[in-house]
Amino acid sequence: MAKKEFKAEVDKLLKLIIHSLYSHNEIFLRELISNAGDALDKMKFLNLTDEAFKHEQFEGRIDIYLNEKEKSLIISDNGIGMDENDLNENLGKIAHSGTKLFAEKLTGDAQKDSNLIGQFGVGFYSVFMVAHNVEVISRKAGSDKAFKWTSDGQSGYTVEDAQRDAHGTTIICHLNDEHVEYAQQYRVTSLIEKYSNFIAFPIFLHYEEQEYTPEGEEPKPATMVEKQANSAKAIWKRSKSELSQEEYNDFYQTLSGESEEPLFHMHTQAEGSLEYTTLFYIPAKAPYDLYRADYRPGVKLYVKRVFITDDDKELLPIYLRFIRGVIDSEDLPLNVSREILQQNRILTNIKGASVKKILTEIKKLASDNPTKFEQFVEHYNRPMKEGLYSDFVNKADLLEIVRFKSTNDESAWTSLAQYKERMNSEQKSIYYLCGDNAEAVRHNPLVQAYKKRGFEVLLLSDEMDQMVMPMVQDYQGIALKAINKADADDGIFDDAKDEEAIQAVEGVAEKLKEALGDRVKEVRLSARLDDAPSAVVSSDDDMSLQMSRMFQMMGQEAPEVQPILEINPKHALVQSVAKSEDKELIADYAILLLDGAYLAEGAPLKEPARFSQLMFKYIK
Ligand SMILES: Nc1ncnc2c1ncn2[C@@H]1O[C@H](COP(=O)(O)OP(=O)(O)OP(=O)(O)O)[C@@H](O)[C@H]1O
Repeated sequence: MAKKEFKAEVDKLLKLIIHSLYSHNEIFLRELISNAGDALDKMKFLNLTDEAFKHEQFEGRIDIYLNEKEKSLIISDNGIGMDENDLNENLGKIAHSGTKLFAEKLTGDAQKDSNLIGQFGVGFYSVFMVAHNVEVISRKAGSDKAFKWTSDGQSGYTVEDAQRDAHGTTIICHLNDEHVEYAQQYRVTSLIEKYSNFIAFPIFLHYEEQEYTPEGEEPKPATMVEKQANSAKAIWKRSKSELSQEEYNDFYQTLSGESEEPLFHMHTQAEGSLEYTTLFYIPAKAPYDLYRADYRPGVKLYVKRVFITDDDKELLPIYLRFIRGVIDSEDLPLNVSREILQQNRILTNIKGASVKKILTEIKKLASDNPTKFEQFVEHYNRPMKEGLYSDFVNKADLLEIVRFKSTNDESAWTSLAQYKERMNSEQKSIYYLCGDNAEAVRHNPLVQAYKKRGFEVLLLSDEMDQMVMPMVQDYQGIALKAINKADADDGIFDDAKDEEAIQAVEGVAEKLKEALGDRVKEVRLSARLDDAPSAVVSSDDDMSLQMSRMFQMMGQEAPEVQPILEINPKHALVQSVAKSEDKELIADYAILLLDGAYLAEGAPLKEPARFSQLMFKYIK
């Protein structure tokens, strides 16, 4: 029998798992039971939907046999099983992601890191933390052949023919001397309670029990006992009133593999025209893969308690991809094909109602529990903004949930409702400015000018804001305006118009436009620049300057936006240009005014050397 090498990465991964999670090695049992549960889910599905398997009276179960003397733990399921090819594919190489990413995510805290192995689909290998040899005997449903996979977790593995009476998988773990505790009944029972209580199939423990014999009497022979160790009930089907917070949290941990408690849960049992149950959780922290294209979806779909899929990214809208939980429908057909799920009207309705429910509950959290809501904002404000971009149906709710930094209190978050409360009576619009970084936005001359006049400005420095904010347009009928767009003046600065100063610089705009040529669309006098000599803004129908830069940075085609240069007639630099007929001086000052305005925004300059040369020339 030829011995096969593990695929290169498995070898490294095994070492990593064994070393990094060693102090938390008990999780191996959670992983093995969860795999058995998955295999039973698949079998149950076949049994209910596939003609070839319908004849079987299927009762899914997991059996765990403990033998302290032999130092062994055997876990057996009557699930879908594996054939020779499956054994090679599934246990010979890594299922989903690579070792490198896994290694990068390790924090050094075994408890926390143990969450990772489930997320990375490498759970099976954790068995080698406690066993020096593992045999997997499996027979795939529909086949009459069984195979045995054997490995010491170090030097590769073998696969050979074997015997098994029916479909399913048996995993024999030969425990290391220091891990005999995993062959002890009380230890294994408490682990099942901790990690696997909500597996929807019964788990039976088999162990030897020695009856107590009073002193002096002949000890009775030990007997084998079989005992169910879990509740095996779909928790979401139980009534809300009979469930404790602890049970909800425990189920979350089983479902997500997280050891931390969730931020909160939402349990809905809908009856009437559409019958379904949903149990959703918001994790306390954003999942590590929230911003990865290959993120793992967190919601499982069941039909009448039969597991259908956990790999459908569209059970909820993509922006809610951090939600963990279960959707169980009474109305969907069991054999609903995974491909047509998306077009299914029943599922579309459940999805629509679920989104509404989730957003309503998040809004409620804001008023009922500000501390938790703040935690929510820290982790999920960004996905909520994605929602503003993609989910128009729920725009009103999302606008109540997203939070912003603002000039009112730069260290706190504000809602649009709070902003609206603070608006003064003459204020016509809600003002905001997007920029490349928080510092630059805060110090932008336009922001300073609005702030000085008592108008609050939302300060937005997330790349995404540039895309999202123009889509918002209004909040409860009040327009949202970017202050670096030409129309955001709103007449606020009319009283600052100094006719005398304007007359004194007559012709200056034309002179500067001539000097700058195509670099600007227009040069115009502005009353909204207090101390700054100039600012760049874009016209209302143009893409914002930052957005155009962002597209260029992402290597995408974006029209070169010509800015409007606003200049301050009361500023000495502008007045000097007005007075001068010296072409060279006008050309130099024009560049200083334009590039200086870009710099104040935190934007990169096209010719930084030229700017710095001019700056030193005039300082001198
Ligand atoms: N008891 C079992 N019955 C049938 N197949 C199994 C069993 N245990 C493991 N497998 C197969 O081996 C694969 C690898 O298991 P492993 O625990 O390493 O990762 P995973 O289950 O895919 O991911 P995760 O641990 O996150 O659920 C599984 O996906 C499954 O196909």
